[in-house]
Amino acid sequence: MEKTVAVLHGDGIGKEVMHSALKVLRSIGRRFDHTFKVKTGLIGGVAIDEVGDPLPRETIELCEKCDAILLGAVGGPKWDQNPSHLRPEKGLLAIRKHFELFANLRPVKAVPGMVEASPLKEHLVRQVDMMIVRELTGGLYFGEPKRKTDNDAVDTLTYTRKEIERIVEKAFGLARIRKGKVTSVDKANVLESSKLWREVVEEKKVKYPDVELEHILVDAAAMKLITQPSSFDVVVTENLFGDILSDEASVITGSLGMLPSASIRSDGFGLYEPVHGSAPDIAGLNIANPSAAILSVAMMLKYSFGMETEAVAVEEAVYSVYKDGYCTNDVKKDGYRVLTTTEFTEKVMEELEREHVSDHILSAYV
Ligand SMILES: NC(=O)c1ccc[n+]([C@@H]2O[C@H](COP(=O)([O-])OP(=O)(O)OC[C@H]3O[C@@H](n4cnc5c(N)ncnc54)[C@H](O)[C@@H]3O)[C@@H](O)[C@H]2O)c1
Ligand SMILES: CC(C)[C@H](C(=O)O)[C@@H](O)C(=O)O
Ligand SMILES: [Mg+2]
Repeated sequence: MEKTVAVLHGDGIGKEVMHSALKVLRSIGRRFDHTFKVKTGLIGGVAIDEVGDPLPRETIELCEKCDAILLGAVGGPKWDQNPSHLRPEKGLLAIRKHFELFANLRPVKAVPGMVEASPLKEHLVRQVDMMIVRELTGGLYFGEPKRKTDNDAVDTLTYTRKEIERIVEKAFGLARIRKGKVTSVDKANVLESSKLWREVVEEKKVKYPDVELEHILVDAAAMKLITQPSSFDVVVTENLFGDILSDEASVITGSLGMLPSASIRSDGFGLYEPVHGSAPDIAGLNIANPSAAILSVAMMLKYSFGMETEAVAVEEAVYSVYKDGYCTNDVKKDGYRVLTTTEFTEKVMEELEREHVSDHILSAYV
């Protein structure tokens, strides 16, 4: 198969982990005989510096011609004092909105052999396998009016019924092919938008009698995510709650560097990026954990290209590196060898090549 991927490195460790992701994509191409063409574009701080726009028109046009988008991360202290329209984050929000990538899937899984990397007790995290389904193109991020003066500031939390319906449908659909449970997170004891959210969830539930549903208020959800993380399957929530809860959930795996994500449109077109940011504190040191970016490639293979076997191969290769006793600095633990970003990536590629060799041996005997 031939696919063209728009690659937007962005800023800070975004660039470093993207190199890892692309190396792994090339390995997959070699092993499974696919051609992945890569077209690079600018986004974020680097785009502001080069062309004065966090999401240049050329980047949108480039992405429109591709089969999927891979993104590193945007942002950094250099641009923190810029006016809102010239912030790197504006580029990220604009690309999500432009392509109507309303469904942000953020899987959180205990990695075999790595449960001790979590600061939480091992018995709490061992069985964790949840999917946070974050609404990505509505809510406080995009609601109007939005303004700031010296004396007041306004952000607006608005949701239409249609916006809630499509994300809730996505969550129920996923629960049906996973463990059959949806947890809807809201603040229906205070927020009008959450009251509508809860009503829509209840209405949609009727179509999914086989799926268990629970509602939980966001403050209690933040607590339960840490005390009973394995009780969750699919967690569906609005934009800002999902942003906060997914960083919290990364603690279960030991690091933000472990969490990939997929942001998907109704027709399957998607943008794939780690949950983490540009990590200015470790940028340029070649110590970032590339797992999130590499696993985002796996999500792209599965969700946009229908390459399920290839996606599993990537996931297994990453897990094998951990199982073999290697890790990066953010998830270091006793008895493990800490690798640089580049070294860790090479190990993942070796795993993919090793499985490649065994495929050939197998086919020679069959
Ligand atoms: N999707 C995105 O592009 C995205 C997401 C979040 C934050 N940001 C931006 O990134 C910048 C920095 O934000 P922040 O510091 O709050 O969040 P961050 O996610 O960049 O970093 C938070 C902490 O996690 C660590 N970390 C993150 N990814 C890691 C990895 N792969 N390996 C090892 N450690 C990792 C960092 O070193 C840091 O200590 C800000 O400008 C923010 O707006 C961008
Ligand atoms: C950088 C920022 C705009 C972004 C968000 O809030 O959505 C990030 O935190 C994320 O989780 O992707
Ligand atoms: Mg975030």
